[in-house]
Amino acid sequence: MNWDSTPTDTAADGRLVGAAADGEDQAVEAALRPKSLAEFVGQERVREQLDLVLKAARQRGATADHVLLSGAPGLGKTTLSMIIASEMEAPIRITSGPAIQHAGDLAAILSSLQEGEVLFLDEIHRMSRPAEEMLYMAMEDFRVDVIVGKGPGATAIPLELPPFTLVGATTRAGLLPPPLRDRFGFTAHMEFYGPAELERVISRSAELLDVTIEADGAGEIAGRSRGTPRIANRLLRRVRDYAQVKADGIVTREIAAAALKVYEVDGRGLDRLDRAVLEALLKLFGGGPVGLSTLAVAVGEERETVEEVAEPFLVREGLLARTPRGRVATPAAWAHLGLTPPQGGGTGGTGQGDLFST
Ligand SMILES: Nc1ncnc2c1ncn2[C@@H]1O[C@H](COP(=O)(O)OP(=O)(O)OP(=O)(O)O)[C@@H](O)[C@H]1O
Repeated sequence: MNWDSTPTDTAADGRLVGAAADGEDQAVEAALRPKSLAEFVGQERVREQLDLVLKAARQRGATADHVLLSGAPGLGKTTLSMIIASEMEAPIRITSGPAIQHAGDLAAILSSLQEGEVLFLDEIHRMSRPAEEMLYMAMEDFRVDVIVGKGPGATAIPLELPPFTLVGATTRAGLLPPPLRDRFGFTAHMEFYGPAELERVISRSAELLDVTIEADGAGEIAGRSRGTPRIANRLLRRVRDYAQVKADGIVTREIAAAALKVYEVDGRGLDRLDRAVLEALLKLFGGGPVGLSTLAVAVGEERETVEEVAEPFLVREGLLARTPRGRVATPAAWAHLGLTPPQGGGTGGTGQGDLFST
């Protein structure tokens, strides 16, 4: 395997329930990654379709079609790209969109690929436009034009490439220009994992990490993992520490719950920041509507932090809604914090949404 850069989607935000990889994740993830499609937990449809694509290519003795994987960070895009390479018994080269700022960067990578090699391009939506255009031709015709010289004297020298499989990964498939999207033979959207699937991810990782875990213990961690294997594995490591220091090392449901209480991750996977946002919305603003700026001031955070770090999960969980008049809590938010909505439905608000809504 050949790493051109570290494949992370966004900078790690330092939260235990953040989906981007942090330093510790990167160190242990290699050991926890499933090595084959059979070992890869969940995503049944994607797995079945990919299995067909790869088997058919193998039977024809051909290089597999280009594959586009979309989905949130930590759902297994990098893992799947490595599985594609190992199922095709091909080497893999890993790079990312932000690492390819010039077409020349891409030309250098492409021209050094071996026949059949898998090129994993993480955050493909963040590649520069000239590199993207070079990629079109490389994907379709296995050829690139290398421009030599500048201005009127510049000439394009065609360079033949060996057939390769591009595996592109993106958190934002909608941001990809259609000509790029259309050049992938197979596109898979990865969904968040259900609790039973996460339980299997956790039990599997526990075995690899030599941690004794009861089924209830894995279930307790799964429910707090926000549908994301990376978070499940991270929570498992923190629970393991607690079980080792405070108990006999065995992860039971009680131990998992006690450990995650210490780390302020609640039964639904909300952390301190998520709960602070919800509490402010409910207790200070009667459930909203309230403008984002006001809400951010109330919790002592930047607007962007509330909007980009806390809100997406609260919205996904159906606890908060973004409306034209401002942020509004749902009945589920009142129930989750054990509070009673004010008479009249709980979203009457303070009227501040009108002043500050965004
Ligand atoms: N289906 C799965 N079964 C078991 N473990 C998984 C699965 N999906 C992901 N994991 C584990 O979760 C961790 C994160 O996965 P991975 O790095 O592949 O995610 P990603 O989608 O590429 O994230 P990013 O977008 O941040 O690069 C890895 O340790 C991997 O082992």
